[in-house]
Amino acid sequence: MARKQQQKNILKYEVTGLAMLTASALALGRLGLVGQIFAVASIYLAGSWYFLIPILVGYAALYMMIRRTRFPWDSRHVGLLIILLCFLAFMEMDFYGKTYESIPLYKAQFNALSDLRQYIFQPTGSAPPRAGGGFLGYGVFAILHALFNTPGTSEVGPRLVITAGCLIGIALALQTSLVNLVKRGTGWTEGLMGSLWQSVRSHVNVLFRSDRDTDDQVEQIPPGKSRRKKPELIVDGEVYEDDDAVQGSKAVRPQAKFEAPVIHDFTHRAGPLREETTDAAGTATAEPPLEQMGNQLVMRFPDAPLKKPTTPPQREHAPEGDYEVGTIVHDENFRLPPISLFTLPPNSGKNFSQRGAQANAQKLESTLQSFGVQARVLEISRGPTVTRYELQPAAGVKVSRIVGLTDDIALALAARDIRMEAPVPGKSVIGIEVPNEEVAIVSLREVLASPEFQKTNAHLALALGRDISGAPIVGDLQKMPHLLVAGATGAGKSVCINGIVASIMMRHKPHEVKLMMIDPKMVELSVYNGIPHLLAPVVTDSRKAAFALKKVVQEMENRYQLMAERGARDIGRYNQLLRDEGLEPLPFIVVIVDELADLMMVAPGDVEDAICRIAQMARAAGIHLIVATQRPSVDVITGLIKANIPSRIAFAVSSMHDSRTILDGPGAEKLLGRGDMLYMPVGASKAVRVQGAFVSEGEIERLVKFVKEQQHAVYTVDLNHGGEEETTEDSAGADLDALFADAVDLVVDLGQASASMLQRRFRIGYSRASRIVDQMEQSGIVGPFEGSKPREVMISKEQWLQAKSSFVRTQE
Ligand SMILES: Nc1ncnc2c1ncn2[C@@H]1O[C@H](COP(=O)(O)OP(=O)(O)OP(=O)(O)O)[C@@H](O)[C@H]1O
Repeated sequence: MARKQQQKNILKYEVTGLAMLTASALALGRLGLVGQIFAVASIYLAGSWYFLIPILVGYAALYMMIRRTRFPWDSRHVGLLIILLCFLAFMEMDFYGKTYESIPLYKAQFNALSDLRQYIFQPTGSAPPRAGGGFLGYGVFAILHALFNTPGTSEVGPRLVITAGCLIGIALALQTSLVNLVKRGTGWTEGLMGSLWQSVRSHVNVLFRSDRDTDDQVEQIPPGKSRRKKPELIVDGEVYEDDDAVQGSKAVRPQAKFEAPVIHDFTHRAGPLREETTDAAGTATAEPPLEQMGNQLVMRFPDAPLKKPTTPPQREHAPEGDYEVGTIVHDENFRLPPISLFTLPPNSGKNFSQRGAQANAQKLESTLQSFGVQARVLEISRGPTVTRYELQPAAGVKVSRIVGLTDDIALALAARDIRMEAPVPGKSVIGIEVPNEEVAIVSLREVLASPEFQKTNAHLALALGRDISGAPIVGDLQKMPHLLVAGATGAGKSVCINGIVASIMMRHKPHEVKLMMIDPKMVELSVYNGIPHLLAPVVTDSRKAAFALKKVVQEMENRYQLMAERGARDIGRYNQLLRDEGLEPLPFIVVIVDELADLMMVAPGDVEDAICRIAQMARAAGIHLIVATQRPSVDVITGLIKANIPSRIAFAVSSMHDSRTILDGPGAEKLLGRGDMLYMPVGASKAVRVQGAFVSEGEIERLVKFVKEQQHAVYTVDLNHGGEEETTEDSAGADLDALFADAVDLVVDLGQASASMLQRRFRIGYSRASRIVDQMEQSGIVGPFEGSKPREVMISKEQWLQAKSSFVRTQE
């Protein structure tokens, strides 16, 4: 049916077209009576320019026959019509000024056209009479004359309007900007003629393009542009014609078919964040003093007043060694730090040459071509550190051939080190990452301020940096649930860890997230000593570190027991139950180890054991591990540790072997250092290249000062006695809890012990209750942790009554 209809249409257009063509020919040749009638009609319509009418009718007829469609009144054709009308009006005005003096206009026009008709049909040999623009020209002119003329001004008003109309007609017909038209040529004439020629060509193109093309496609080809375009720069959807793009690539043997790739620039995405800042001098080094920082972007509870410390003062920067142990303080008025503590983003990354990128793309294609590999660069993405050229191999080209040419490509581009990603996840292209001449700093502040971080649902959101497209990368430690950070010295690990800690401190009050920091290098994490988030002072003694990890394991086991008692499967559910009962929920615990290698040297077995136990079980208990090392060798990152820490961040390393140890694949040896990283969260099939967020020591110090001024650290994990040797078992005499004796009375009566039971009975916090249970275990009163079962009571009531006095005396 449809086919039949189509046939009918084709026939209709051809018959109509042929009829119109014949009429045009008859009119032009003034052949016979019919031809003469058409010619006379044309004369009355267009005056001296009567021949234009059959020409235009002929054009329309050809259009219909060839395109097999109705003649469309699109903007180009409307433009042509406007030009025709303006032209005829102008001719009419010219004629009118000289000929019609006192007789009515239409009569003069009629007489003139009659003269013309006579001359054409019976040529007398004299010069043709002037007949103006016919009734079309006369109609337009009469309207303009009535509307825009002031007597005695020689039709200045109508002339102005006709000129404007002509320009509009030209712009529409050529589908181009008049300003560009003038700019493109060296002068008006050249520009105009060039465009006219292109326009004619494109009209011819439109007429004779393949029949299979639809009418819509015809509309999409702008006149003035041939199908093979000259290179354009397309930056995130905006098209710039760039003549220099061609010049810039002159050094390269031009390829016959170079088509300009689309360029994406990360600053387009990062731009608004940078502009939001007003301080032009806001560089990583010039940090504004705290008081001067206006424009605060407080993340939560913005109006809460800043309170003086409420908890008993502790030794600030408490060094390792003895310290008092308390319970977790919940300070309702604690205010989260404002983002203005962080330095404004530096104005880097502006120095990008799109021409250079274009030229590189062309070099890439021609280099591959010289090795007999056909491939095209489709897109270019400029990231903060590297620019990725997305290469599409021609059919039949093996990916391995291109990967094998890595060094040759690096040589051709004079690049330090290039990394290939074959394929780019989610695309059928090979990514070739070439270092930028200038590395743009991604500031922690811009990532913290990004909607991705501010609006994330992640429980423990980490601001990590920006990827190649400029998108902020925000991780969720709860999902990770543990993170391994590795890279050679100076590659950016410490900056990354500082960013992670800062991310946590920006979103969580001290009673919500607790930190345990282990820093045997004694340099990086000491700055955090004294912050209220800490469970214990930063551990710098390697021997104590294993003990600290054991304490975390103990805590984890306690939590499992607590959860089991209430039938909760994880900390989320358990905390909900606690909240329902009006009790304080358990905080998340994040354990940060900065330099695993140092710990593994001292007590490899214990440390590996503890890390693996935490890694395997701690997720449900709300305990997360972040382990960093600069020695990614198999004796440090053992198979067991690796298997249990699924999320990884790799900074630059010196060998592919190291890269494999961290990421199970190559790539990190190609990184450039200074925060350039490969981020592989759990479940990701491939690592993402990210420029890590930069945070300076000064910023961290301001953050630490801000939280310390509000609340002092109250350490809840006792590392005072342990580490050097194994835990001293006779610590019963140490500072037993004031409730110790009462608690033992209770557990002996009940025949079983658990922290949650003590918590409920004595209405004390969880950590105090579990500390009492620990003390009972150390005193031999209760048995060890047994998973979900309550602990067994090891002594009888009589034994306890006998011993009780000595415990109470010790206490006094
Ligand atoms: N994200 C980043 N952006 C810009 N520069 C960075 C970034 N991270 C690190 N750097 C630069 O690299 C230097 C070294 O970084 P960092 O101290 O974090 O290295 P590291 O891997 O911790 O080294 P080490 O193992 O010796 O402690 C920094 O002083 C800084 O100048």
